[in-house]
Amino acid sequence: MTTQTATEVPEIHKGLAGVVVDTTRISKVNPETNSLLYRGYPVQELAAQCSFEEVAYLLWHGELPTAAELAEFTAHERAGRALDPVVKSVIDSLPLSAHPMDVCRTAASVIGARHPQAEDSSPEANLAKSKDLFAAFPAVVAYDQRRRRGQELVEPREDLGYSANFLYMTFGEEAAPDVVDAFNVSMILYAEHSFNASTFTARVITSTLADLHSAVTGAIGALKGPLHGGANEAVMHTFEEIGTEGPDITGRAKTWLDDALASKKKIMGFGHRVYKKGDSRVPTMKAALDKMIAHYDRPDLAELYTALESAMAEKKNIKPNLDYPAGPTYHLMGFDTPTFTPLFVCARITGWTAHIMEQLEANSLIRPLSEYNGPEQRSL
Ligand SMILES: CC(=O)SCCNC(=O)CCNC(=O)[C@H](O)C(C)(C)COP(=O)(O)OP(=O)(O)OC[C@H]1O[C@@H](n2cnc3c(N)ncnc32)[C@H](O)[C@@H]1OP(=O)(O)O
Ligand SMILES: O=C([O-])CC(=O)C(=O)O
Repeated sequence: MTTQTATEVPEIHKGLAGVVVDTTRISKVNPETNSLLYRGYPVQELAAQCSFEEVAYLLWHGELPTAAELAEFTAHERAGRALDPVVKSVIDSLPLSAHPMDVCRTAASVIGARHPQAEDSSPEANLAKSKDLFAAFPAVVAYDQRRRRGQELVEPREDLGYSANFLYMTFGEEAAPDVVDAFNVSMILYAEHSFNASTFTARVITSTLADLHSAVTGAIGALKGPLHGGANEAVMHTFEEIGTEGPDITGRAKTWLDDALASKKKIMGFGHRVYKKGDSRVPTMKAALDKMIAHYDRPDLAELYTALESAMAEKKNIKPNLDYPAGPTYHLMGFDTPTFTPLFVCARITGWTAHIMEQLEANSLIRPLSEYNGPEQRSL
């Protein structure tokens, strides 16, 4: 250990950029090869071949489930889907002006306080809490969108898989199979991404030995911001500002971008702290978006997507991140724009809780140092 003299200023790692703070076995983000592995499996392969339920199981257990394990897990998930009446009444008490992410944050906290093992942080209790949250959260998000539209709660259907049931509870009718597939792909791609800001938040909270729901509640707060999960919602606002009606979508996208860059705005859905040559998940999500564009016959949206992406490449050489194709995909499916980040919550509950359990396996309080640069000691 080196000792620091009074005049030496330590190297500051603003935003912890480039700092490796711990190890993880859950996922590997490799910007060099532009790849993402969940427990060793390429995310593209998981998205093509697995259900979100299987991927959730993989993230928690480290291995994909056998048929019997999957049957047991999905039976548990299907049995835990109904909205707890107490959670429903808390949601109903919140104003419609509250952002849906505030509703998620509140719901996670209430669900935690009501969990029968609330104060038990054993590995078994935390796994049970993770699976319960995974099962319960779609009803929170689906019901919140419905109540904003003046619609009644739709009870879950036990004969449908996670994604099909999520869409059913939101829209009150069964979604077409290709819409269910695209939604499933989005959940898998959003599930996990190493030490991103919300996961790190969950690990910081866990490191104090606070309970799992406290960590998830904090993570939801971190995800809300537009520099992180809130960007999928912000992308849609950009699309709405540019608009897809009328001629010369490409020209309007360029003009919009020039104005936004001239006023030093960050363009939502572009750039990434780790990937500098493009986000490994974008091609898979873009393929899902293309299927939705074909399904809903919206070539205008495809034109706008490409126009802004090309203009951004030309002006800044910055590539889209996952939020860029995910936003318009959710829009086409019929979700209201403020519901997009709550969908990310439902997916990321898996990654957050896997990290919470990993943190506890070899815990050390997370408490970095700061370099004081305020006034020198003085007297009153
Ligand atoms: C699922 C996710 O959470 S993915 C991230 C979602 N967030 C967004 O889409 C928000 C928009 N993007 C951004 O704000 C940033 O790219 C971040 C926050 C994601 C990453 O930021 P950082 O790693 O800190 O990138 P950094 O700030 O070093 O960027 C380097 C340069 O590119 C510019 N830049 C990066 N992203 C953008 C952007 N989206 N729009 C405009 N300029 C950008 C920066 O202004 C900076 O320029 P400068 O060197 O002239 O100052
Ligand atoms: O890794 C990050 O910083 C943000 C991100 O893409 C994610 O959380 O999915």
